[in-house]
Amino acid sequence: MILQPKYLTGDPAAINDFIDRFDVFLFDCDGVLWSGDHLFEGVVETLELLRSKGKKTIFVTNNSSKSRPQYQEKFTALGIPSHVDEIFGSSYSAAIYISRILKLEPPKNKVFVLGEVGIENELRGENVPFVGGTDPAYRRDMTPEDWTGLADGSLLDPEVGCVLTGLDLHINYLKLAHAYQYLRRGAVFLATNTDATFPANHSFFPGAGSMSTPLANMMGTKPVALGKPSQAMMDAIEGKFQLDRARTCMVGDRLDTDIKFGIEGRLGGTLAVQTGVNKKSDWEAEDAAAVPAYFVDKLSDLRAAAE
Ligand SMILES: O=C(O)[C@H](O)[C@H](O)COP(=O)(O)O
Ligand SMILES: [Mg+2]
Repeated sequence: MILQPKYLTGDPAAINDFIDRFDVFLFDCDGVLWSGDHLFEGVVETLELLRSKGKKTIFVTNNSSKSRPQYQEKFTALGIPSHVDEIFGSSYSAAIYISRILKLEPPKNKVFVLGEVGIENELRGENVPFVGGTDPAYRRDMTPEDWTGLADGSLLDPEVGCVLTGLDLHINYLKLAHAYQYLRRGAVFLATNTDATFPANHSFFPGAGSMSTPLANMMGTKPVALGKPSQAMMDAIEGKFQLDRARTCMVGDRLDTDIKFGIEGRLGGTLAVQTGVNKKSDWEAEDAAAVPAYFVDKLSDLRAAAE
């Protein structure tokens, strides 16, 4: 039986009942707390209200452009008190997976990164060697030597055994050509996440999935994605905080990552907000990726709960 999502906006009694059902709230970031660097109104106060009620708040983002400490700097700059241990990014999830699960062995233990500094910093934190990423040597057009050296492999790093893709704001043909040649030679294909779009500035931009999809198209295989909805992240969070999943709620703006993550993680509930990627019409569609248990217009609607 598919339960109808409960709309909470403007219903203080229902909001109070919703909040009382949970001890832990997992918050997605892009599209829930902010759009790019624009913090949504009332977010700080809403988090403060939940914390004043003894609720634990954990931040779970698929955005791989920042490491956990860098995210904490963003939280602080936006006036949101946070602890780095309460922040889980897809870069961290991928770095943990590579270092503790995949356990690449020399001479093929290096990672070729299509992504930003967040991935690099988290790989460093796990002592995982890497090339590519923000290296400026890759921010240029192909030369005749590239065509030759990539084709015969002489330009490739022989120690690369894995390609990891994430949100890369400097994607280009040279980087894709390197990644593809590594994959053709047997490198493991991973992604921090495969979100199709990135909500920013109250609009949408190419998401991390736009960096991995060309490679998936060339290889005819999809990467193992370590962000939401992968349960690798949920297991890491549960392990760290000893979650009671029945008393935990996932709050997100995207059905195919956040809400699916909460449902497949068998959490006590999921709350969708309509300030990011998906809206009510999306989960009412026949082919909805997931259906939330609760929904509001915006996160700050929860402030209607009695203080
Ligand atoms: O393209 C991406 O990487 C994602 O759209 C984006 O960064 C998602 O971040 P989240 O909503 O999980 O905080
Ligand atoms: Mg989001």
